[in-house]
Amino acid sequence: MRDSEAPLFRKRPREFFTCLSDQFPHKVEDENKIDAPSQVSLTKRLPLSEIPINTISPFSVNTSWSASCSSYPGDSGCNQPDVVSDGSSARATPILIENQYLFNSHKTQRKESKCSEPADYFSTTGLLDDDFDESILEEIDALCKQTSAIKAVRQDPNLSSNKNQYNNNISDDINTRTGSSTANEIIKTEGTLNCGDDLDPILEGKESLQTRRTGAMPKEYFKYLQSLNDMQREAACTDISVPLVIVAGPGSGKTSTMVGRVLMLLNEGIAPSNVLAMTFTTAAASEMRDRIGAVAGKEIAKELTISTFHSFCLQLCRTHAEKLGRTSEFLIYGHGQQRRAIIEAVRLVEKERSIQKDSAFEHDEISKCITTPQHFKDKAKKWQKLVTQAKSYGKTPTEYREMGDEIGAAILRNYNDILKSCNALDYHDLISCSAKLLSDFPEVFKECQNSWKAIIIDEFQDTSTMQYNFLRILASHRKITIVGDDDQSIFGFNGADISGFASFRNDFPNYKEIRLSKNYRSTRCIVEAASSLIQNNMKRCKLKNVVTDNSSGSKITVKECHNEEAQCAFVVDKILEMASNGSADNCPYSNIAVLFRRQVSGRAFQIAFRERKIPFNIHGIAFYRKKVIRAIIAMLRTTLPDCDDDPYRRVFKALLPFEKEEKMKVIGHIEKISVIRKCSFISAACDIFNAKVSGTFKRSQLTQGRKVLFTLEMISKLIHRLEKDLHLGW
Ligand SMILES: Nc1ncnc2c1ncn2[C@@H]1O[C@H](COP(=O)(O)OP(=O)(O)OP(=O)(O)O)[C@@H](O)[C@H]1O
Repeated sequence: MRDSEAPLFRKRPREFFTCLSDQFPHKVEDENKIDAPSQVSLTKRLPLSEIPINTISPFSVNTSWSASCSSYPGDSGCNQPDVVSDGSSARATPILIENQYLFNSHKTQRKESKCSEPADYFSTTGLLDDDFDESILEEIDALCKQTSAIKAVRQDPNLSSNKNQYNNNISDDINTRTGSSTANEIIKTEGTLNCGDDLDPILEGKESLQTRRTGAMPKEYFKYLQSLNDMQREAACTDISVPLVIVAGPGSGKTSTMVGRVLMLLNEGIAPSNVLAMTFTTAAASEMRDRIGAVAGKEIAKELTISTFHSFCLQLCRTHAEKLGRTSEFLIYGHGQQRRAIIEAVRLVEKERSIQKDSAFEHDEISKCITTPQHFKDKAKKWQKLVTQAKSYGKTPTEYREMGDEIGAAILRNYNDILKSCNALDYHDLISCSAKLLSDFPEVFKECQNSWKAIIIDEFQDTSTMQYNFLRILASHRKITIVGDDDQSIFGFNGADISGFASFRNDFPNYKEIRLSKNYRSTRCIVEAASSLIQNNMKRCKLKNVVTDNSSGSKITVKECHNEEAQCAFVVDKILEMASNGSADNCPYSNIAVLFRRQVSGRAFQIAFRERKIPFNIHGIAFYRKKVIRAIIAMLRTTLPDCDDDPYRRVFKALLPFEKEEKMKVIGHIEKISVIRKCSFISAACDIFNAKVSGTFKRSQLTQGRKVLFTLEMISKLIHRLEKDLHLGW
């Protein structure tokens, strides 16, 4: 993959709103026709971090803004700061309140070329850098020599007792060590004797396997592996050629084990740029990189590819976009754009059906309906689920037709065609198209096999069927480690399928399974309560007991409250009691976390904390869901190159000072004009409010519409000025 010259664009050409293309061109192209990419760039491939996501803003004066500004959160799924400090916080170590898992599996990460720490993003070195330092080649040579030595040792007939090491796939805590744990035993038994510089080179004249395998191991790696418990170490040290399943209970040192596994892989001679680790969140990716960096050094950690599924697949799709009938600058459709594409798909199906009807009366009735946007919106709601499900399971229109669902098949086909004609993919497409690239294009498959010599998958329980299909092909060399826990599956709503474990066991029959069941994180009370609760889940893959050596800790209190206010008051009182100087707990605010299920509850806590002067941070994405924040973000998004209709629509919705009904009427009219004129939302708005289109707007509506346009223009100019200043170094 490193050698391929697939083009990636950093920026699209500057355009003005008058030449913006249609959001949904009405001409739907032939399903089977693969479009030739509109342009082929000879520019050097750029890291994912520098690749823009969507289309140009009419107000955008300078397209380089997106590459130089900080990423912003929002519908396009950009990086979000983990913690948002509340302005009222008086202390530096506030309480955290959280209602969301920090994840970004559905959102493509926008990464900054200048502002981010390298650890923040998908290291694309392995994929993209064509030239590298000669010294790395020397390092690789050294590592290769080491690997050959290891191989020679493995072929040593004296070690034949280890031959049947993988016959018994599952080893649990009381299992005897298999041959693969040789390194494990060495590390465990030799203690501080054999590590790096301290290694005795003579060892009574016997150059044992142990010495040869660990002799070259850097001291830090050795120390790290020693710090793991037996099962963790066994997992880390299992031979790379064995597909490995690590079933890791909560707080059982899963991340620590994965870090150990990567260190062992590096020690076995696999170059960091050939290691691929997939995590579910960018936070998890950066934690893993940091932890590896702390032992192996930041430079090595930077070279590893640690990425979310979507980031990785986005990169693969962009690199080979032309094979998918897209250009490398294809758009990624988020929820809103997906919904609008479905509405359009429904409209097209209805149109086709209405043409087929011959009754004049019926035709009139249908025509009337067809002209009502609300009609399609309502209809589209029904079909949205079908499309999302079809996409998450990788189902095709043909499959729906075969199941007898003609309309579903037609809508799905139209939806796919619309995305294709708009040069777009949705988030599910990123995965399915990546799988297609691997299965249909042998050269891509080969590139990937050469690039990713060892694959580690975190949170495997949350992989969807599509993701698993992709992995299965990607890991055809069988050098794969999956880590997960079916008890912790939380992405069922998004197609996560815990049967992936069963599929893995089936598809990789010589797998080895190791269970990590010792919890280091929680008190015994919590571990036991959680275990007894989860035992009620009849769908668990295999029963397992989580144990801990930790102390019992305080008992869990279950408090039933009549309503949310009472609940909030109870929690606030409890926090004040725990944090007070005289209390037995004397617990600092920063050690207290409040988890809540619904955003509204979060709001109640925020108000109560402010009133009672309890410092707090909001952890999670709820902050970015606030209307006002979304409006501000939308405004900023309009200044980005290639901004699509969504942010403009949101800005009008936020800024027009009318009642909801009037506001929707104005926005609806702009949308209608944009459809009729086949132009973007903002072009239509400009035409309407600059009185180029005669319409039914009242004077006040025209005035307010103009004000919104003026605001957008001001923001665009401000950003442009700021950017210019930055370029000039002021
Ligand atoms: N062998 C060990 N000995 C002592 N402490 C350990 C060991 N392994 C892990 N820990 C500690 O347990 C805690 C949890 O470890 P880690 O973050 O690796 O677990 P995890 O399984 O990834 O957690 P989770 O998935 O629940 O977030 C950490 O504080 C870590 O230092």
